[in-house]
Amino acid sequence: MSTLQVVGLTVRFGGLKAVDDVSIDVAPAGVTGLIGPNGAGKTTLFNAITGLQRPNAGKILLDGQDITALSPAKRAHRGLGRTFQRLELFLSLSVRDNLRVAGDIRNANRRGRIDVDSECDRLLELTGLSAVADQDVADIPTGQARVVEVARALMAQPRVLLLDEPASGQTEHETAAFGRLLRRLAGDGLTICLVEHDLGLVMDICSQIHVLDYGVVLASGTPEQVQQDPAVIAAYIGTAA
Ligand SMILES: Nc1ncnc2c1ncn2[C@@H]1O[C@H](COP(=O)(O)OP(=O)(O)OP(=O)(O)O)[C@@H](O)[C@H]1O
Repeated sequence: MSTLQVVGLTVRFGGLKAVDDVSIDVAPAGVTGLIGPNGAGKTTLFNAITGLQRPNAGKILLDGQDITALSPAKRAHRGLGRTFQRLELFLSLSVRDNLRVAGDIRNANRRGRIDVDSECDRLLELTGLSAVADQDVADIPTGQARVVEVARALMAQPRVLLLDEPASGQTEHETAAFGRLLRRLAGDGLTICLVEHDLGLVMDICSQIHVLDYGVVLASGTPEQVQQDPAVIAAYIGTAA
């Protein structure tokens, strides 16, 4: 069974259908890609999945249970985590303190406390951030700040993590390391849904990809399948033109 299922989801802004009858599945313990040209509806879909945007129609199932009516906080308690396209970090706090705040919030809101300090240490090590742990986020490069966002999201111990353009601002070297990190997290059982414009990264680490364009699903399949799909090729060439 898919960990996350979106069924017939529609989000309208006035006359615009930003998400138009979208149905997608996100398989457990792997990386599923969500790609498409600018304005295709990817962020709106993430917002609807996490509860920041109320859909006009359709439903969202987490482990088979309908979460469409739940608040963003309740969805988070059920294991749904996300990062944002525009970084949402505390710039004047250190990398470690950004993680610590997330751990404290998690402990305040959910049963079963975690040891915040040891979990910070574990995640800083896992994500390769130990060397910058005591620097303010404002003083580290954007590419590394993207990793801090992921580490901070992991402090809430999500089972499903939605990543919105996490590699933007990263160098090629940083993106390669980031790809390895996502593979490792998926290997450890995390379900990841990745919105990303770096198609090299997407094709490299995703087992399934859904392609959106003008709010509709153009294609779904393996990286090989979607790369050969004429509708996908046309949408991307249309974008580049
Ligand atoms: N709050 C809003 N009010 C009105 N229109 C919106 C709103 N949010 C998004 N849109 C429109 O909905 C469409 C989908 O936008 P969305 O940001 O979801 O696309 P996207 O695929 O994430 O794009 P990008 O890759 O550029 O981030 C766009 O036409 C956008 O202008």
